[in-house]
Amino acid sequence: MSSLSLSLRGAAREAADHHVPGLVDHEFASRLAAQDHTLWGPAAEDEASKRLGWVSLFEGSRPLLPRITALREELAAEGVDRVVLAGMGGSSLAPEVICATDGVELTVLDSTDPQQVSAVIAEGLERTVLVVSSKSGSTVETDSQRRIVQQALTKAGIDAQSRTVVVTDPGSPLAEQSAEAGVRAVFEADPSVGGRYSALTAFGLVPAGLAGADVEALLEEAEETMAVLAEDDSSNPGLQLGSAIGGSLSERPAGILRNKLVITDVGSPLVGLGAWIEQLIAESTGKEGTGVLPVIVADGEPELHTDADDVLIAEIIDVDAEDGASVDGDAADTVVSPHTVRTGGSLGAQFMLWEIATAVAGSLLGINPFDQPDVESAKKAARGLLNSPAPETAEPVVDGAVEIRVSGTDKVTGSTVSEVLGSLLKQLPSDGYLAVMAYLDRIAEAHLEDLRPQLAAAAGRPTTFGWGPRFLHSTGQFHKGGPHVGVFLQITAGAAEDLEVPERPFTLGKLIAAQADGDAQVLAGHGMPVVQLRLKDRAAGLQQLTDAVDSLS
Ligand SMILES: O=P(O)(O)OC[C@H]1O[C@](O)(CO)[C@@H](O)[C@@H]1O
Repeated sequence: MSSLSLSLRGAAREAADHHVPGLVDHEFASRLAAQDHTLWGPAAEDEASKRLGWVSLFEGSRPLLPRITALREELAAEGVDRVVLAGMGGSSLAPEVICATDGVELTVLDSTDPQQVSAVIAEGLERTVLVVSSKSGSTVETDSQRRIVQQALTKAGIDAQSRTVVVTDPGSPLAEQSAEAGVRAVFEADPSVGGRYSALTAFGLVPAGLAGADVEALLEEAEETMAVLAEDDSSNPGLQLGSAIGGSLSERPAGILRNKLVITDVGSPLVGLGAWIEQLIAESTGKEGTGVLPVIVADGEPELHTDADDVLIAEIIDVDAEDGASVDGDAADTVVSPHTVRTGGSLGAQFMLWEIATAVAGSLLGINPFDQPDVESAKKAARGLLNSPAPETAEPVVDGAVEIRVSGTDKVTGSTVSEVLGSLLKQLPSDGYLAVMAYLDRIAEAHLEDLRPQLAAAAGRPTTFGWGPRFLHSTGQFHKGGPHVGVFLQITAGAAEDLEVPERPFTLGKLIAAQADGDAQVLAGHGMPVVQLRLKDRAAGLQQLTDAVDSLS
């Protein structure tokens, strides 16, 4: 069977010991496997009754495999072997991890940054197939990406529809539009599975399979693991992990809210799994003023050395490199934090483990883990700003190539980037976090992520880094729906060349600016401090930001 290891220590072990017996008595695992939609209370019943297909989708997903293989071979015979995936959040994170782990090329277009999108259409169109993935079929980023790539294909003299493959729910606007346009193939997804639980449905399997990943093996690993996760037994790793994550937040004698889950996957062969877990946990739990904030860090960074009361560490390990790691063991002493969960195993096993654990955590937190009510508020604000751009209310502070705007507080002051950053960090509550949100090019400007550990060290608090608008479909839910203890740093920029979105009344540059401003508006409306650094010149502005962060230490 596929390997799966889990070990817990400190508060994680305590929480599991406290909660697992009750979950076993309650037959939580077998009821979840039987798709019992009453497990999260009456308020969640309606949504849960439509969203539990992921616990047993293996039979439903297998028939997709020959179709995917046949299409891949057909495309390869035409010289088409580059897969560009347009899709946000649950519609792109899983295939990204699957392909990165398998070492196959997949170009994920989950951005509205004109510079990043331009780079994707600047080359390789003759060998490109576009996969458009959207469950709702109405996500503005995905629709804009589709229009732009299709137009680029057409301009290159290629029949765009014959190079478009669609994954969507039956009856969605995208399904209708695709049928009319006559795209190469439409894969109807299983509507009983929500976006972030859809790794092993058409959303994960079609793009990854077309790119050449071994998706059959994933289904096998997941099915074998699910047999273990369905057992009403105290050693069930899904119950244990879910209790460790959600259990430290519920009433316990210690009374400590451990609501930051610091994830480190350095050394794990499951490349990028942290980003997939981040969306699953943040969007599923961050609501009604509660939830768990995932914080992805690299090995050896500040948060790993914390003894802060509100932090739990999750280590994703390489089981083959570990001796003696086992389900229900105690984590060995190589970890730096006293409160740790450590897990490893095949990717299919990890997908199932974290999905089950999230469902368990949701139940312990008393929330509905299948909706994302606060994502809509930022979408609505962005739509409003696109339709009628708001006049700037106050003149920004200008420091060199950077315009500085502050909202949500009158306590953040300063006339330089460095002063304003220092002042922002002073607003951090003792249980707070800093969220860095860069609406930039996550490929060409990836080095910006290096500022995260420096900012975390200066803040002395957990610090997340998200690329906009990608994070809006992940930690964005927690920022607004979870406890309002965040302080926010937005980094935005114009692009040297903007991109028209065909047949839409906005450019990509206007869209990404509206997304950043809309999110800032909602966060500030919740009374949380937001600093926006608008880079008038990308290179000069980024250098200035780097210098300002250096000056904080
Ligand atoms: O697949 P869709 O409907 O385009 O949605 C993409 C993402 O947007 C959200 O619906 C909201 O952020 C996510 O849950 C989802 O994964």
